[in-house]
Amino acid sequence: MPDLWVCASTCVLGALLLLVLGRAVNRERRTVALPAPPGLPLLGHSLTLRAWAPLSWFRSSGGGSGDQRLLAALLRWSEQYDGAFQLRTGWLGRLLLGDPRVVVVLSDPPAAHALLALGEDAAVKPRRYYASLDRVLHPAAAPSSATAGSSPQWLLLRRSLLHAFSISELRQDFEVAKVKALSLARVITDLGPGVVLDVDDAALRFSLDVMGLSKLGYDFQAVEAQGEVLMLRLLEEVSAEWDARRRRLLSWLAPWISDAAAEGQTRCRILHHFIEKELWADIQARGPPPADDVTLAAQLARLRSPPSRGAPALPLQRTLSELATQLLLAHGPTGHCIAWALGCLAANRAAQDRLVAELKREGVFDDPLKLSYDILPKLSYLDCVVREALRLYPTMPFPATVRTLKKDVVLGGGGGAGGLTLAAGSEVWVDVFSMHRSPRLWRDPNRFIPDRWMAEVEAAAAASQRQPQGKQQQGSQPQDGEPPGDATAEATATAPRRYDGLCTVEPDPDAEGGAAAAQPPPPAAAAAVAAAEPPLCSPDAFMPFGSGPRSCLGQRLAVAEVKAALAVLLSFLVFEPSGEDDAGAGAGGGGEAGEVAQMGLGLFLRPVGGLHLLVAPRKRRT
Ligand code: HEM
Repeated sequence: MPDLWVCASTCVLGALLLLVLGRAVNRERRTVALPAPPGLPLLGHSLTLRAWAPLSWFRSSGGGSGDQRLLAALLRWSEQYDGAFQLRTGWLGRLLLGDPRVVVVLSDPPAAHALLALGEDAAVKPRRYYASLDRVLHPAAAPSSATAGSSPQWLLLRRSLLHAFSISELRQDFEVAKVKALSLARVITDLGPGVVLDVDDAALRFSLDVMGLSKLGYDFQAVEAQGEVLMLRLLEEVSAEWDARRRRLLSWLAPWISDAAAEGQTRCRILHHFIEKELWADIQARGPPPADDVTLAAQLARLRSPPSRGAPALPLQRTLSELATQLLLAHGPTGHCIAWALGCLAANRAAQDRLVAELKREGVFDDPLKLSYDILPKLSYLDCVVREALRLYPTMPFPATVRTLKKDVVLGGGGGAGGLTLAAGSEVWVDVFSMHRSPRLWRDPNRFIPDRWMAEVEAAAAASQRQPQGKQQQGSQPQDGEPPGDATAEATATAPRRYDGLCTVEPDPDAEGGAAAAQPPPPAAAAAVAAAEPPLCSPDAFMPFGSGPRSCLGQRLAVAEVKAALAVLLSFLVFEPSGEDDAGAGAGGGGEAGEVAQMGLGLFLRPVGGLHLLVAPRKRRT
């Protein structure tokens, strides 16, 4: 009898084991359809993903050549595997680093658009990146509108904040940016003729001030400050800390045994203190905001103390987390973008001269005060320059556009005619950098050629001219006159689906949040791949601000800021390479292997050690 029991239980256990193994193999099969480059036996690609120098286990080894090698490897594999492949992490990598089993890397434009268009029921921002961002930005790791999953509270917050980006707000913000840029130009001119300047530092000061003044009503005076700016330093250190934690082996253990990690925690605490006791205290001291004030500060104050009795107030910790996140996400990528653009223009003197000629033609050079938000559509070469700089150096490539799949999905485009089948649980990266540099999608992808955008820019300008007055931008942003904090249609909680650099093109209203949003754009880029020579420009393969319902909230402000900074600075100053940051032959975006500076990959794509240019006052009268 006991033998029978042993036999029966062995059979049951065996069957269970087979079931579990079968499911695992089945799941594996479904993802194995994607090719994978060779990796290490137990670690898979875990080290590659972190651009790691393996010996520095408890410290950040990030930045510089490791990151540049990672970007180069991803680009090489993207080309080899036609824009869709998988990286495996190995069980040791999963155990020590908490990596998911499979990471899928997409740079195929239709598949990437389709992924980012998926709703939260199918694809979410992975908590392992975003919770760690919350942790460095808030003591209780409270989520913000950028890091939380979609929920009624998220929707309320996002809708409310969108009012801060309406057209009339952007017009005012542009004026703030112009005045700050004039101030920056004066500060640089006062340094004397022919100085070597870290334009990355200067641009970060500018973008922090613009964000502070325009959206929070707080002047950090970073542009005018002689020495170090506390807030700027804290934000930099905190994003470095986030990056270090991402790379640290056994990161949960590190704070107890590593000085660097303990230091990082202290820096985070100083930032939390500053946000609560200085910034939020200042906003509160202003009292209830006037009805026509829809800045981020005013909207947060309203959400915190809603006027209608019974409406739930935004918890203090979410308010503080929101403030810190908005500051970080707004100033970092925008500042670095201005720096990369100046680097490209310095290395391409003909492009710089042509931009100055355009500013002269439109009267901006002689009278920079003439520069306004409404004159931007006439500055088409400026638009081309900004797009081209964002193409070569998309300042938020990882992990901004990463999603974890909640269910199996089929994405059109990638993986051949049948589309790409991806299994639930996969982490999917949209590799914007490889997409922007793919020789299959762009002719001369590593060269700075603003003119490649001219046809697209002119078509966008013509489309905006055709719009009846007052109808521009409907569907994506709240219109002027809408009451602050009002519950607008759900569709307004989504940002524009695709980049519209002139800030004046109306997105297709049907595409916003509706069924059409789930469709990938016309596969123009895919068709071009089939052609013998890649096109000079592939607009569908351009997504510096992401795509879909979680695309960048501040993209129009960012573009407006970059344009204001470039137009004003170039009216007063000449930029030339200093030779200090050359990262390869032909540096300056002009040569095949050339970059204007070494790229570092943390939260943002930044020039490692800054971007040093030779700056001289421009001759303004002949
Ligand atoms: C050149 C400058 C900028 C670049 C390249 C950039 C890029 C991005 C990218 C790639 C994303 C992720 C999109 C996705 O997940 O699909 C993002 C999200 C976001 N950005 Fe930006 N950004 C810039 C400037 C700004 C500015 C100025 C602000 C605010 C004032 C801002 C606020 C946000 C927010 C709140 C999100 C989260 C959106 C969400 O998850 O719903 N960004 N940005």
